[in-house]
Amino acid sequence: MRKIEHIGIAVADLEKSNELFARLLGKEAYKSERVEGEGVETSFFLVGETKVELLQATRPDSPIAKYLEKRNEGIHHIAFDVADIHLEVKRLKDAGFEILNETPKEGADNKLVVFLHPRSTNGVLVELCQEKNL
Ligand SMILES: CC[C@@H](C(=O)O)C(=O)SCCNC(=O)CCNC(=O)[C@H](O)C(C)(C)COP(=O)(O)OP(=O)(O)OC[C@H]1O[C@@H](n2cnc3c(N)ncnc32)[C@H](O)[C@@H]1OP(=O)(O)O
Ligand SMILES: [Co+2]
Repeated sequence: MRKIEHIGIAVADLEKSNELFARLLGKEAYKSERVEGEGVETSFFLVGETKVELLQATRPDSPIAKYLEKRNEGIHHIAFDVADIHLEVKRLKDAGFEILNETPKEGADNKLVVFLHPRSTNGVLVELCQEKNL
């Protein structure tokens, strides 16, 4: 794993949170993107080499809607940048981690993504990200 690619934060109202994080970070979000497969609307802020990803649910069965119901707003996942997502999935599977989707799926911001179940990672939902056009 090469660096923390982003920190995902579950929010109830993306517009309000965009304003809050713009005030907090002293800069505007550089993009917004809807990812239908995950049932989320996102926005991204760049902080050095790392991003903050705000996530609002777009439908009731979205993982973000379920998370907000159970835990309220807050840090939802940590995402690591990887060079070869297939190799990394194999390495982590062999090491005993629970992979939620072995076939990488479409993420936001031009990424392929894989998630690890939080019960195998000390209660932290982990996302692996690989740039799509490598
Ligand atoms: C924008 C696209 C992409 C990107 O490019 O960056 C994204 O970031 S998408 C982000 C949203 N998508 C996902 O989160 C996909 C992966 N998540 C899942 O598959 C599920 O959310 C889950 C982690 C498997 C949990 O689903 P489920 O088992 O249906 O939910 P429960 O509510 O029943 O929870 C079971 C258990 O797990 C705990 N939990 C749930 N979410 C988290 C979390 N984010 N971090 C830590 N723990 C989490 C939940 O509290 C339950 O625990 P117990 O109550 O102790 O059983
Ligand atoms: Co993410």
